[in-house]
Amino acid sequence: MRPDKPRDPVAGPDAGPEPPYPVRLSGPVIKGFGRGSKDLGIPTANIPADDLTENHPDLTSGVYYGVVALDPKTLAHENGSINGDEKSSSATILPAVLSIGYNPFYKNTVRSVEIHIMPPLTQPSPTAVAQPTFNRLPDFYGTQLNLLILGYIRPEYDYVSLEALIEDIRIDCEVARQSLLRKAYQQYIVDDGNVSDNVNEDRKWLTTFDSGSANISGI
Ligand SMILES: Cc1cc2nc3c(=O)[nH]c(=O)nc-3n(C[C@H](O)[C@H](O)[C@H](O)COP(=O)(O)O)c2cc1C
Ligand SMILES: Nc1ncnc2c1ncn2[C@@H]1O[C@H](COP(=O)(O)OP(=O)(O)O)[C@@H](O)[C@H]1O
Ligand SMILES: [Mg+2]
Repeated sequence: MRPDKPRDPVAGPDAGPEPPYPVRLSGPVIKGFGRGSKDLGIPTANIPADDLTENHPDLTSGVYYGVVALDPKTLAHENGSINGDEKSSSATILPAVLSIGYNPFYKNTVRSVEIHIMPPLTQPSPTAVAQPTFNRLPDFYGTQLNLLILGYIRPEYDYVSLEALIEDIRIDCEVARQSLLRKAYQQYIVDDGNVSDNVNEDRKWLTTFDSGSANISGI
């Protein structure tokens, strides 16, 4: 059960991700149990756990923050707005908060990787208030998703109620946002012209999809 104590406003070192982060995960967006939107009002894009199992077997279950990009080639035409300009073929890097594990509140028997994509950091946060609204985009099932995990927030817990789970995820969104707003993390989203080779490589990886070339556009 969740410990009854206040949450830290940020997670991870201010100087930037420390090993094993950044962790790269990819996969097509698949169907989950259909609870994210329906029960919680918080959509999560689920990707298969295979990449995690094969390439990062030691990554513990829990809640993490990071950045994502969606393949513009496989986004349905009407969903072009996710990547900004409808006609654009470039992928936008967006902030994200995610859960890896068995969702103890629901007692799942299979491990899931679920990503909630947040609005650009330049927009006001819809979860900074007691009555939050969570970011909702047009559905993008089947789209290839690249995820760069930049830090760990907390373990997964069971909760006394659905409301308590939703409130903790609301706080996760705020912790992720505040963590990503730090200079060393923001450069994964926006190229300020001063990024290191490593960050540049990660940004390139994020926005490159199978046959495509790197197309980076900031937010
Ligand atoms: C940031 C974040 C934190 C979460 N933390 C927990 C948690 O501590 N315990 C839990 O049981 N589920 C947690 N979840 C998972 C939700 O229960 C999950 O999103 C929901 O069951 C939807 O699943 P679905 O995609 O299969 O529909 C979290 C989800 C997110 C996005
Ligand atoms: N902000 C968002 N973050 C993640 N997925 C979103 C978002 N907005 C809309 N979606 C869509 O909603 C779907 C997830 O909804 P959810 O209720 O969790 O269903 P499922 O159980 O199938 O994962 C995603 O696969 C995606 O197509
Ligand atoms: Mg989901």
